[in-house]
Amino acid sequence: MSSPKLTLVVAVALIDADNHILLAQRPEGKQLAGLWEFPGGKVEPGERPEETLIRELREELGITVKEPCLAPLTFASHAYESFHLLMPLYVCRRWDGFVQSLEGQALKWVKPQDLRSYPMPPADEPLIPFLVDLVAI
Ligand SMILES: Nc1nc2c([nH]c(=O)n2[C@H]2C[C@H](O)[C@@H](COP(=O)(O)OP(=O)(O)OP(=O)(O)O)O2)c(=O)[nH]1
Repeated sequence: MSSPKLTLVVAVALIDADNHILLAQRPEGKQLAGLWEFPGGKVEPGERPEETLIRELREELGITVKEPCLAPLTFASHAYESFHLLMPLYVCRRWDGFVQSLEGQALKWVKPQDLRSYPMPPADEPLIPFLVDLVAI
């Protein structure tokens, strides 16, 4: 039996001074369109996961993040039909620049306890309690 391809995606919960977390809406025409996700993307060959995140945050949101400001929180491991997603989730509270949507995605700053009101990819749902706990501490 062949197992589905393992895909490494990195994502980050950006947390602002009010403890709100940034969600981005997946664009129409893509897999999981319309769902709200954490910024990030696929780790390209030759990249370290942290490099991927720093690149994606610059491309998607126009912000500059330094590697020590990325703290690992937890990970998602989820079997989609055509691939298996392994997705480390980092937390970041410090960046340079202003968050803006450079790739046309809708963005929302959301209180952790409100995350469940935003439909997310199935891989993301188990991550929510980690963020609620983190911000409650
Ligand atoms: N960035 C991000 N991706 C997520 C999350 N949850 C989740 O299941 N994914 C999935 C959706 C995609 O299949 C994959 C992310 O890769 P991507 O952002 O490069 O995906 P894409 O569909 O836009 O890319 P592409 O294949 O068109 O290049 O991981 C999440 O919270 N953030």
